[in-house]
Amino acid sequence: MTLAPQRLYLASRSPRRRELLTQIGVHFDTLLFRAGARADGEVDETPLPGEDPVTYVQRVARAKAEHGRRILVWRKLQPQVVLSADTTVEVDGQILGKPVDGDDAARTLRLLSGRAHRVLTAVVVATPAGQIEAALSESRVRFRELSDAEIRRYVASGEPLDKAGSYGIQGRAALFVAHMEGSYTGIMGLPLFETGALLRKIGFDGL
Ligand SMILES: Cc1cn([C@H]2C[C@H](O)[C@@H](COP(=O)(O)OP(=O)(O)OP(=O)(O)O)O2)c(=O)[nH]c1=O
Repeated sequence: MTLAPQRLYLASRSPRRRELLTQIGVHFDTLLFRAGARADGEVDETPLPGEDPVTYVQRVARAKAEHGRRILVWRKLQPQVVLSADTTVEVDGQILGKPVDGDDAARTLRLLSGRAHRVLTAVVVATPAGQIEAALSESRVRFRELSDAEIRRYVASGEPLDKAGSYGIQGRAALFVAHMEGSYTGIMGLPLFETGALLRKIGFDGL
């Protein structure tokens, strides 16, 4: 008799995270948070005053996993491993999350133009027994100089709007990235190497 591979719950509404998890052959169901506010114990993604970016990204990723576990209980779903992540961009100690609108995206892109920034992604796995493990992926990305016209066109494409730092390396912003070091999948929102290591650590047998 062959046993079905173990599944997990991905606590995320990010299409990139779904794609990336599919890439490594993990079987999962998506725990869809409501768009916009995460009602019912929502995860507040506002940085705390003076919070440094590493602490921030780890706190939010963990809060998403904990929220995911609560959803399992509320919906009376079968206990399973919950996986969550959070991505943020940092420049000069400033946390750059998703833009609030097109003007905000254009401002962020002007700030990133012609220089390097950091992309941090924290991943968290939580087991039904309450074990919680976390990993951090840190990458450095350097943009070439961007012209105002280019920034305008990019913002008009709509691509920046749901992305930390107002860009997607996997999309048109590939044209901006002069250099990167770290984890390409981490920049996209789910560092696969670190995710695999976490899943092995908790004994997940669906890899
Ligand atoms: C820098 C960068 C970010 N991003 C995305 C990844 C994340 O989806 C998003 C950062 O927002 P997050 O708050 O990390 O995630 P999310 O709100 O999209 O999804 P979740 O439901 O899991 O909270 O930015 C890219 O897709 N490409 C990039 O190059």
